[in-house]
Amino acid sequence: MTLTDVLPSLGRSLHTKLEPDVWPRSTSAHPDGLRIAGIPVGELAARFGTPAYILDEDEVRRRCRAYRAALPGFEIAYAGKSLTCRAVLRWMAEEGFSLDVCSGGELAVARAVGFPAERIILHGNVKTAEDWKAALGYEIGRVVVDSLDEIDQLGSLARHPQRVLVRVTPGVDGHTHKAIATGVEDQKFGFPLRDAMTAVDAVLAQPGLRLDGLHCHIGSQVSSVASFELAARRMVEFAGAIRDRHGVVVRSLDLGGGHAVPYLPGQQEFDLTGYAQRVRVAVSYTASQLGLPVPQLTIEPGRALVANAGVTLYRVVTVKGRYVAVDGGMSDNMRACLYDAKYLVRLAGRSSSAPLRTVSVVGRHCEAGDVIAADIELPSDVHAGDVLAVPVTGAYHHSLASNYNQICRPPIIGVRDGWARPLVRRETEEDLLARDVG
Ligand SMILES: Cc1ncc(COP(=O)(O)O)c(C=O)c1O
Ligand SMILES: N[C@@H](CCCC[NH3+])C(=O)O
Repeated sequence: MTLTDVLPSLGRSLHTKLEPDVWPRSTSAHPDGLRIAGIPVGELAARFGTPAYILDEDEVRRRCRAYRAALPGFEIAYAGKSLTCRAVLRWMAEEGFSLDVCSGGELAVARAVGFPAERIILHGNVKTAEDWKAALGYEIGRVVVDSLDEIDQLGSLARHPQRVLVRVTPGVDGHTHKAIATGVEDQKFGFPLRDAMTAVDAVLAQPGLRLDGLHCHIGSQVSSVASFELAARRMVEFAGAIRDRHGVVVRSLDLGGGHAVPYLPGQQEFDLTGYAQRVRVAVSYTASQLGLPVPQLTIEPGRALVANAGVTLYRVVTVKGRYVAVDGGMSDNMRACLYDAKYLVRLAGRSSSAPLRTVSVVGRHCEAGDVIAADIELPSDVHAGDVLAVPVTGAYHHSLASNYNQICRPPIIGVRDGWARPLVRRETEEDLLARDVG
């Protein structure tokens, strides 16, 4: 057998086989291309246009249920910053989750679907007058306080005793990208342990506030369970110091989110079972050493619930040398630029038996850095009009999207069981012009 006899069959087997771990479970590869939730990707692209964010509802719910099963007794608050739209918040409410919001805007969407107010937690290092108005107007359950100024502001605004958590920076390195590492000291979030008692003193001195607990979030895309464990231990020790100083028992401990997901085949899934066991043991052991009751535990995953349920579809517009240029780019995927994040790209609207070649998939924006994936392999016959798919785009893609170059942001298309429907419609030039009132 010659090499040319082997290559086509090698190519075919590669393109009808799906890379493990990164696609929604409902994705399958066929000679006529990929299907998600039973729907051919080519059909989705033709019906809804490209670029488009596809979101698999069953995959989101499956992940929610996996969290629920792995962490009985934990309160699970979905971090809305990863992806907020009415449908997703409705699913989270139906799954019995709480919700972490960090602006009046995220809260407005929660309110629009009647998300139970007592299950909402407000975050952020800056809470504006509008944010306070929205939060107090909806009577949300808890506020995570992040500065002495805002303890004063909230204390004077709250009409009923407002439950608060004090955000502590536990001095733990989550070993993640610098831009999303929030557990280390000397940064804008939270109170470092050495100052956190001042914040607790300030909260307890405000009659309008009730100290409900402590919060920490060591970073995002963190895979080290040991870092979460260390943070949990330090937080309980700090609860012990509060009891010693004030005689006040901290009832709840919110350990934040940040659980890593695989973006590329072969990357490890987060060890959720190990996390559950080690965090639970660390908290109960440290609490018993200090003679404290075990606090109610809350976690705030965002990415881990939605990232792998999302796939972005693009259409190839031109192929120039080794550059495959598509109809989207950094306006719908900021992560490649911000964190040098790596993505898998796959020919999805058909299969190909052509040999692979090394290309860079680039966007349409006026920046040389607008690269979705550099030096990856695609079939050598990829041409204008082909549909490409990029998995693991459910989190921090729609929420980070921009209108750079006055490009309209893509829709979110929900898929389930052979059905597809827009959850967020495509932005139009009329939408853009409607805001431009000059
Ligand atoms: C306070 C807080 N909670 C939860 C999250 C969610 O993080 P992730 O989406 O990585 O789980 C973030 C973002 O990093 C955050 O800042
Ligand atoms: N935008 C970041 C995560 C931000 C985490 C929010 N605190 C990412 O895509 O990785």
